[in-house]
Formats: sequence, structure tokens, C-alpha cells
Amino acid sequence: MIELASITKKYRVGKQYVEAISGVDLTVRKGEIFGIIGHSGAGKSTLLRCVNLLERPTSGSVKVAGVELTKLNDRQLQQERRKIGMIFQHFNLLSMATVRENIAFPLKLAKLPKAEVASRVNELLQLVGLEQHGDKYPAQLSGGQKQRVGIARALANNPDVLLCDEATSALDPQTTSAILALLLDINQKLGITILLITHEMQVIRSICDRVAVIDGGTIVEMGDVIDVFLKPQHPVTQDFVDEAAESQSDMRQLLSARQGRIFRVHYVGHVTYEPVLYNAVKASGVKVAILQGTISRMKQTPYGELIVEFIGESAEIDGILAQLRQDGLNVEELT
Ligand SMILES: Nc1ncnc2c1ncn2[C@@H]1O[C@H](COP(=O)(O)OP(=O)(O)OP(=O)(O)O)[C@@H](O)[C@H]1O
Repeated sequence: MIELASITKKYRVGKQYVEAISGVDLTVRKGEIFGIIGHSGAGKSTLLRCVNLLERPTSGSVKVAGVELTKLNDRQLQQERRKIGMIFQHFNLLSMATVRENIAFPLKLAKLPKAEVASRVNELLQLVGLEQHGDKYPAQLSGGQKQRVGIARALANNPDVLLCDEATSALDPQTTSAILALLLDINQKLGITILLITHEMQVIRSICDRVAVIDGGTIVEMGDVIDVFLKPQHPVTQDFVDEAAESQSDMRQLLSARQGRIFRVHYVGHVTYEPVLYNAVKASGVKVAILQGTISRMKQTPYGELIVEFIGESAEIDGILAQLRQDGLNVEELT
């Protein structure tokens, strides 16, 4: 649905050029939710804005639904942009217009007849759960409600793609969860492809299928969310994973005080809720202590990550490890 090839974006700052994006290739499949995560200044906004040419790349190709956007004239580009909705961190609503008028705005630009505008706006209000708020002004709404208006407006012209620029960064955790649930619902109900940028792991973990990690204007790691976050390869990815877990130094302190052999065990899918650890140790004389653990879900897939200590004969412990690996668990020794 989205194909970026060799995208480079340079900004001119005085007499110098700053390269914000350097040779990025990225493909987003139809119907998926794809997240781009990176620290501040990594190039997320610039890259996202290259997709609908709000920023024109210095070089490279931008295809959306098979159409090369960089080659279009202004009128053609305006037409193609109707297929690409966008929502923003600070909502970008018209403050002097009501919720209805904000949502109707892109429909009026597309010259839809008045009666159709009214009925489409009603549909959209219902989709985002704002039926009761159509005649209010943005200042009378909460942050979460404002973002719902932003989402309704972005969906007005039935786009194929929704671009989300830090859509939940200005919201509290509870409202963030509600907006993410709405995005997931829209993706599943309407089949819209979503490309989002964020600096929050939680956003990626709860709704994305695939993720790219961006640093210094290049993509340093990309893949299925589960693979990237359970086996991070690049230091920046590792940073994001560590931010969400206990700090490295706390972990080192914990490990240094232990006597046994220590392992990180992770597992994905149905095995998460099975007594695999118990089954592997029950017939042996080995004792097991869980030092740290998370059992959670990435999108709809359950996963677990445990730090465990095995106390006992080394040969017996090796046997347990073999059993765990045979059961499909990923085991890595930390001692
Ligand atoms: N209009 C501009 N003129 C000059 N430099 C710019 C411009 N926009 C962005 N940059 C530079 O490009 C780099 C990438 O910026 P960008 O806003 O894309 O990063 P980001 O990852 O979205 O950061 P944040 O999360 O803080 O918004 C930064 O070094 C930034 O200073």
C-alpha cells in the first residue's frame, strides 16, 4: 500500500544542509498497522510527512496504492491525497468551527452535495463515538474527544491509508488506550492501512503488526513487533525495550547477589499459558526461582519473558534447558 524507496530529505539551514532522512526504504502492506519508533529528532515526522508529500523528499520514490506521488502535478496530487488521511498530535482542529463543521470540511473541499455531507458526518460521529457532541466547539472537548474529531475528519473521504503523527502523545494513559482501541477497531472494520509514528513502546506493543526503529534518519531495525522487541538487535531498540523493563543496573545488582545459574526465558503464543516451566523441572532435583517476569500481549499475541534462577546440578539444569527449548521456549544464559 505504501512503498518508499531510497528516500532522502535534506533541509537547508542557513548555508548548510541537514540530512533528516538518509536513504530509507519502507514497505507497508495493505491492511496492516505499521509503527515507526524513534527518539526525538530521529526523523519520524519528516519521514511520515514524505508519505503524503507534506514534505517533498529531496530524492527517492513515494508510491501509495501503486501511484508514484512525486511525479504528479498539483491537481493530481490533491486528488490522490484524498486517499490518505492524517491525524496529528495537537489535533489541528478549526477552533471557530463546530465538531460537525470540522468533520465536514474535507467533504466540502471534495464538493460532496450538502445532503450527503450531513449524512456522512452523522455516520462518522457514530463511528468515533461523538454522537452527543456534534454541535460543540473544540474548546468544549477533552483531548481524547478532540482526537476523535481528528480521526473522523481524517476518515471523511474513505481513505485507503491513515497516517498518525504522534496521535496519542498529548493524551493521558487511559485516553491513549481508548484512542488506540479506536484505531485498531477502524483498521479491522474498515481495512484501512495505518502508518503511525511514536516514541512510546506501549503504542507499538498494543496495536502494531510490524515496526521500524529509526535513528539518525535511517532505519536501524525492522520486523514483526514480537521479533523486534523480544530479540532487539540494535542499541536503540534495546533502549526502548529497557525503558519499558527494569533498568539494566537494577538487574545487574539483582543478578550479582544470586548463587544459581540465571536464564532469560521467552515464549510467544499459546505456550505462554502452559505449565512448561513446572513440567521441565518437576522430575529433577533442580529448584527454580523467578526473579523477574512479564506475561503480557503484543496486539493479540500472548508472550512471556522471565528471568529465572535454576539451583542444582549443572547437568540436570542442561537437561531442563533442552526440554524448554524443545517446547519452543527461547532460553539464554545470563550468568
Ligand atoms: N523544517 C526544518 N528545517 C530544518 N531542519 C529540520 C526541519 N524539520 C526537521 N528538521 C531536522 O530534521 C531532523 C529530524 O526531525 P524530525 O522532526 O523529523 O524528527 P522526529 O523524530 O519527528 O522528532 P520529534 O519526535 O522531536 O518530533 C532533526 O534534526 C530536525 O532538527
